Amino acid sequence: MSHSWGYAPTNGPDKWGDSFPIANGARQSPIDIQPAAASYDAGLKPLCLQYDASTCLEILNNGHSIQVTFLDDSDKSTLTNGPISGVYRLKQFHFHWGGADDRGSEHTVDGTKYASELHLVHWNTKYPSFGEAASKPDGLAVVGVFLKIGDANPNLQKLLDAFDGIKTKGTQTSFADFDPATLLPGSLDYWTYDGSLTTPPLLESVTWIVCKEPISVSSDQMAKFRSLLFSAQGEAECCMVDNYRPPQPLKGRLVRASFK
Ligand SMILES: N/C(=N\S(N)(=O)=O)N1CCCC1
Ligand SMILES: [Zn+2]
Repeated sequence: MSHSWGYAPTNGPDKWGDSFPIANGARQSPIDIQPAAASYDAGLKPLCLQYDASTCLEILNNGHSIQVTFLDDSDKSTLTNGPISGVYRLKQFHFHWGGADDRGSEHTVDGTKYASELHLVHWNTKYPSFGEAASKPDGLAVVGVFLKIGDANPNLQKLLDAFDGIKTKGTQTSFADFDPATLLPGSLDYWTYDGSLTTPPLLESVTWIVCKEPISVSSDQMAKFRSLLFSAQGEAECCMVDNYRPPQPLKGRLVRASFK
């Protein structure tokens, strides 16, 4: 793929394997989660997500999604326990969403698509950096949270209000004092499996932790996500929608559940 990857017919998920052959690898993400086929594991610990709002740095439009980036030079914002061992630091969170309310999540549950999916990306501090960790089979842990159409979510509003300043690819603004824990559901019951980044370079380094309980988002709030652009200033406008990879083959992997 000579041009950069994206989500259009010419450079989207069906084309990624041309430049990133791991796209057809043994542990690709996302997947369709089938709760009846998941195995309850009593040994799985509860998730421990401890975030410090003061580590929040900026919000940016990277041309694929909107991303909130965190200072990760200390253990102030971490993921511990759950299916992982050791300490994983929060690097960033971002979203995937659809062009309409009937689609947008990357993981699905018995084929059900949600309107959006939040990804909180953490890296294993046994490695010296995010970049190093991203190339290791136990390097990353991503917590996925589904966004289900319903009541407006007040905890999303500060994010949405920042979108006017990052409409186009490559724009960013400072974004301080945001606690990502406000975006977590009430229950932290989860499914977990070994997978990959869901965008190029599709590295098979992610322990996926997908929360069973969604958070709410209103249709109007989703419309705000869809007002963002894939395109840069001065380019033909291309709405940032359908920035999700569809489910990939399970290839014999076990999905474990932290709950009965
Ligand atoms: N694809 C990704 N995260 S995701 N969608 O798998 O959570 N990333 C690419 C670079 C940093 C995170
Ligand atoms: Zn993602």
